Amino acid sequence: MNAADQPQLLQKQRAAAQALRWVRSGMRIGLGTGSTAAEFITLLGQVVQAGELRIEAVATSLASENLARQLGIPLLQPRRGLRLDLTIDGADELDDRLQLIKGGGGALLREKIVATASDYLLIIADASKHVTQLGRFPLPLEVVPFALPWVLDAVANLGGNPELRLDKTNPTEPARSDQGNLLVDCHFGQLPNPPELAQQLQQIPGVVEHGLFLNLTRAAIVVQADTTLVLRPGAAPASAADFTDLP
Ligand SMILES: O=C[C@H](O)[C@H](O)[C@H](O)COP(=O)(O)O
Repeated sequence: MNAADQPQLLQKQRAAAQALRWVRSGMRIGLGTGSTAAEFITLLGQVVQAGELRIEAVATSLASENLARQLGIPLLQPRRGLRLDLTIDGADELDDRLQLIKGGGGALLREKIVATASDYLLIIADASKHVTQLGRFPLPLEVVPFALPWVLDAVANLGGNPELRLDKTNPTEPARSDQGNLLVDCHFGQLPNPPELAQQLQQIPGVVEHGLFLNLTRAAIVVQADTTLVLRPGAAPASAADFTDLP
């Protein structure tokens, strides 16, 4: 890790530690994906192993599932009637209204499924993720392979400058989601109207899911250099120190 990444890693760890304070025994927990969520899963695994918390969890990716399994976190599979009490996940960007861009790690579909099956979505993030307006981070789409050329045309018509994501370890091949689908990163620039864009993207056949998470997040923990803030839609930012339970 390069030295410049270290404060960011510490912020992720602080956000994860704060989120863990709000987990109670008996909860069913959704486990997010990505480096921030991995910090949370690691801490959760430690307290589960120590017998301090008794929880069950659903993972939003094979990577998070593997990590949770290694740490001895009891895992559930989706089933009829199953609701989760709390999902804790990272984000690529969040604004003050808790609109999110997610999917930088390719897990947007399962993340949205699990968030929707949860009573409470809590986002944990370092300061770099908090923006005034979404759009600096390219918006990911999960796309059925057969539909790719036409999805690229449709996104280009919307002004999204689409780019097929390539596999990090083998860049001659496209990246694949856990479902075997393709990932397309869309460069729209600033997004003044995320709900309208979400609607337009949903209408493109072959787009399985887009990375805009709107009206799903109940709270976010955003860690800055010396303060940990809790953001909630329609409420003033508050210090995390003011809360002993889910806000
Ligand atoms: O697909 C990945 C997820 O949406 C992640 O939660 C998101 O990319 C943030 O990841 P990280 O915590 O590594 O920045």
